[in-house]
Amino acid sequence: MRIYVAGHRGMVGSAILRQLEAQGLDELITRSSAELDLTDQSAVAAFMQEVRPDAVILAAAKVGGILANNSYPAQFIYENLMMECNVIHAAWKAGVQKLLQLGSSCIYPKLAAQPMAEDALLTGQLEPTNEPYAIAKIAGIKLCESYNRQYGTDYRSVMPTNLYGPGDNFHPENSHVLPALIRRFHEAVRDGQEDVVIWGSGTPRREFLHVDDMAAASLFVMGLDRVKYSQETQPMLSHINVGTGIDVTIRELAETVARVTGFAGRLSFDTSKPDGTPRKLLDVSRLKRLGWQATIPLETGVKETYEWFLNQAPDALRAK
Ligand SMILES: NC(=O)C1=CN([C@@H]2O[C@H](COP(=O)(O)OP(=O)(O)OC[C@H]3O[C@@H](n4cnc5c(N)ncnc54)[C@H](OP(=O)(O)O)[C@@H]3O)[C@@H](O)[C@H]2O)C=CC1
Ligand SMILES: C[C@H]1O[C@H](OP(=O)(O)OP(=O)(O)OC[C@H]2O[C@@H](n3cnc4c(=O)[nH]c(N)nc43)[C@H](O)[C@@H]2O)[C@@H](O)[C@@H](O)C1=O
Repeated sequence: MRIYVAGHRGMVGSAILRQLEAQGLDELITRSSAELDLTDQSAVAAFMQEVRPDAVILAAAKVGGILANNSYPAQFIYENLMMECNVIHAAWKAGVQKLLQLGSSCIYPKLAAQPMAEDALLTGQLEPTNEPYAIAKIAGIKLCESYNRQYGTDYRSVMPTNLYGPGDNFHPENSHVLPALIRRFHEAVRDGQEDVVIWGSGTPRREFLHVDDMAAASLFVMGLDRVKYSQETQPMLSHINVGTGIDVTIRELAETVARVTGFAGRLSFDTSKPDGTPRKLLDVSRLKRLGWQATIPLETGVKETYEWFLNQAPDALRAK
């Protein structure tokens, strides 16, 4: 099968590429954003007509943590909407039958009952700090559902919880919490600092899934051939949560990262920074019933990611 992996240089895209390459069953097609800007409708249309892949995995997006989302709302909604519309429409025009796109757990209401099941979608107000991004991700789900209903395609959406692992974004301001803390604690140990500042109150709870588990779940959902799309299965397969089903407080996460990096100083909490959603634990029972569950425990994953950071991350990343 000829599979186009959009976003193959990203944390998730590169993990999916690694697993597909290890299987050795498919011809893999990739383009960097410099080679193909997915917000450019005509460029995407021309590419898809020329390449005509058998399947598409859309792991490209404008991605960032709570501060990035809160600082660049126009880019988060525009770029993600454009990438989804361009790739999904051009895939359909080129006769692509199978597509998988990645949404996010932030699509669910800020105060949804926990754990959040797939049918909690559109039942309440979204978290303001990432509402533009969430709206774009909800639009992605509805795009796939609508093309399936009108054109008979088999376009699926997976909703990842917070992800981490090799290839993550460790930017001090724009990254997600786990890579941000790995870098900050690493630098504190390197520079002999006594204190590390954690954003917010430390009380929000988050669920963290290793990117290799996410890649495996993505290929599992993509390969669910035995569950064909139909009016009956559509609601079940509209979007599927992917997570561990276990969450921790941000304070507990910081204590884990301190242990892994060897930091023995003090944690302080900067409550001028936003907490965001108080909790967003996913109900992962639907995917479990379909036959998949996560395998990498958090502390093991954090240790492995820190090793990657120490050995693989570009030197500039570890520069002062
Ligand atoms: N990280 C997380 O915690 C979570 C991520 N997700 C979702 O998972 C998916 C992957 O996220 P993640 O791997 O973390 O993201 P990354 O930021 O690591 O990778 C995103 C990729 O998208 C590509 N991209 C961005 N803009 C464009 C563009 N205009 N044209 C072409 N390519 C573009 C980039 O390509 P290039 O490198 O070539 O510039 C980049 O490699 C996204 O859909 C994200 O919303 C969902 C929940 C949590
Ligand atoms: C995946 C998910 O990711 C985002 O939502 P988020 O989970 O709120 O994002 P986050 O990982 O940035 O923060 C989680 C919690 O952690 C606290 N926190 C402490 N210290 C740091 C810190 O140093 N950096 C960051 N980023 N957060 C910190 C922070 O205050 C918050 O309480 C959106 O992209 C959303 O759209 C989405 O999809």
